Amino acid sequence: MIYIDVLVEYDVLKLNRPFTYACRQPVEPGCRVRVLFRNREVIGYVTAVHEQTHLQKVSEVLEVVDPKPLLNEELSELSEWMSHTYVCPRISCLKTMLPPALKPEKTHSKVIMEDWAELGDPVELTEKQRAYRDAFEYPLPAREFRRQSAGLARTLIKKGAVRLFKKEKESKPVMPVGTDTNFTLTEEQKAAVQTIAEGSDSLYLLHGVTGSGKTEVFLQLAQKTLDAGRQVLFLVPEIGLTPLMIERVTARFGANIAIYHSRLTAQEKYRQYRAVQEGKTAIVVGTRSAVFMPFSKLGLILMDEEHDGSYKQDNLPRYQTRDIVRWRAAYHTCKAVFASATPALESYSRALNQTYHLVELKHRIYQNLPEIRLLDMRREPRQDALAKTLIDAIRQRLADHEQTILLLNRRGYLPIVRCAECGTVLTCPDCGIALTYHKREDVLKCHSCGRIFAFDHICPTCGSTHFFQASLGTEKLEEQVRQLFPTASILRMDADSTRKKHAHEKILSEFQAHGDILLGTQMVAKGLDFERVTLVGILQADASLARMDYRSAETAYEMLEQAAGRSGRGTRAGIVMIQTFDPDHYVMQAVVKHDYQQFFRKEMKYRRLGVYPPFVFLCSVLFSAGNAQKALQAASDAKAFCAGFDVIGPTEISMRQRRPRFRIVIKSSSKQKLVKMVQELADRHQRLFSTVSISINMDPYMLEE
Ligand SMILES: Nc1ncnc2c1ncn2[C@@H]1O[C@H](COP(=O)(O)OP(=O)(O)OP(=O)(O)O)[C@@H](O)[C@H]1O
Ligand SMILES: [Zn+2]
Repeated sequence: MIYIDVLVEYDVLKLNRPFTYACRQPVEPGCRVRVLFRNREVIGYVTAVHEQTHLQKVSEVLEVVDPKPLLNEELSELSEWMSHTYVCPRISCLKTMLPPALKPEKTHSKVIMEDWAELGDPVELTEKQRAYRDAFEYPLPAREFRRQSAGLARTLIKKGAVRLFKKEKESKPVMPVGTDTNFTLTEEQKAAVQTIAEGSDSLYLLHGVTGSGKTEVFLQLAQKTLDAGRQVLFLVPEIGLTPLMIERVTARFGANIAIYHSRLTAQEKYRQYRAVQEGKTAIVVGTRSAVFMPFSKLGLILMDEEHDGSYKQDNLPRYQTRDIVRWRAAYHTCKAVFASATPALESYSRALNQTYHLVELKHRIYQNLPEIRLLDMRREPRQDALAKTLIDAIRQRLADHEQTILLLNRRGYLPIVRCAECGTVLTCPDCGIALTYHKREDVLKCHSCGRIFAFDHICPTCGSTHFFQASLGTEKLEEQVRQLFPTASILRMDADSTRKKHAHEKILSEFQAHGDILLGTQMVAKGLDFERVTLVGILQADASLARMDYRSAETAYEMLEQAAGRSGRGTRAGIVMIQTFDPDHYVMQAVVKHDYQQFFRKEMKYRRLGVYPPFVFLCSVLFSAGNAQKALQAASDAKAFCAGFDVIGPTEISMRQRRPRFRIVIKSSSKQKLVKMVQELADRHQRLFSTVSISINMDPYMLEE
């Protein structure tokens, strides 16, 4: 009998305390076991094995799930580091790191197995049987072996001439393959490749304006790494960018790459994971979670659009992919390249203080950066949501067979449903925030919790049937644009139109083939590279500035500059029109000149004044309970406990599932001190306020509202 320490997930708060179980079978740390915990069957993760225990009563493991440890030493260490740095349970890190079929949880999806047939013993057979046996090449899926004659197949198996065995079902995601482009690198690109490939530094920030050919720099660096016999990890932001990037990478390196993103099925993810583990793939293209792939000879990490918000996971463990990249690059002593036209302020500061080696691409490949026109909506004549100037420009594009992209960063039809008689705004009873009307489905949706409500078009307060029609989402914009340009081919891309599996690819390839206008949320601002797009129109450009968050100006600048970057990427010059009510705002003024540095300097002044990152580190801590008083008390206690730290709040924010929430934000110029403080805080909270839930967000991307 051996004794094992097992981590189980049962309460986010009880950080990392393993429980002891007895086990009759040999088992190694890193394997999953099925155990009874408080009378419930759960899947746990073995952290240590002992010969003895001083405990009186230990229960026995029900089943050892894995014959071999799931994670290698590196990833196991990484999970400990994450648990420490993000102040979260190690089991939540393990769950995030592993593909669904290997997650240590009760409801994990199972690896799908299938029957295969192989040659068995030389036994006596009739001529017919022999002929059937010899008609195949073994091994093969049993399904195919049986196809011709189920009867003969059965007999052969029964006689032992052919044997069945179980094999993991293959499941390969569809890989879009593009055509390869073999460019001669521009001088700038050449210099960038050389600096990075030959430099002695390990971390690089590639700051290249939109359309400067960063992808080609990536591909050349990847090639050098593959030639040296090492593996490449190529990270891209969530979903929107993946198909295009995968096309370019497969075009260059063939199908021998693994892809990994949230839209794969569990079995596909599992097979891709295994392929990397078994050393069968040298290059992985994937979104955030691909950063945990089990590489053994990692030689290069490329992180495209490093500023993107999707690199921060917003549920447990709330990690920032950039941190994991740095950790793994150090572990493998390999290089990492963070790339963007609009680097995160944190990253650009790191480049200025030489933590990252700054490499710049200042010119576009073909044209200059597009001209930007600010349309002052206080004066511009308009028709519906569009300025006349923009409408004329679209009309011109239609005549010239050029394409237009329109960005409006709100989905749905009416983002706010307000009664025209009494002013009531329809809100989500669980979250307290405004509901969005979706016309096609004729329902109200909460964009925070996802709940859907039937809508009878009657105000619940006064019974009126009149609602203000002034607010605007992409669904309504599409309707207006169709009315304005009835013969144009119009496509919409937002979270609603891309829910189905290959919807993204479909919309983008239709736009490529015959589209005139592509409209959508920030999805259309990212990574798209269509050479016939010569006009980008941005509606409600000020909306994101209105948010009361320390990062709103940064995200607004990013979105505008990235969206602008879609125009004029080919040989035809492009133009960008931004509809704004605040053309003098420093974000608008920097965007007009495509001047990242100007924006950076201005914004850093505000950050310094307000004491915000990158000058300090933040940790946001939320307290929620059925009763507001209790949550507030826990939050106030936490604030008092953080003596010596600058703490903002408690601030009441929107509810979740009808539970009031209070937020405090702790600041410190030392990450180490901050982590230690938050760990102590979490311990104390657990002892004193066990009925109040706590949620810790280290380095929040945006402050929860
Ligand atoms: N050396 C080159 N010669 C000719 N064309 C090139 C060269 N390098 C890249 N291109 C083309 O230029 C276009 C822009 O390149 P790419 O998409 O890599 O830009 P990017 O820097 O990633 O831009 P963004 O940040 O906007 O995504 C692409 O269509 C690419 O095929
Ligand atoms: Zn809600």
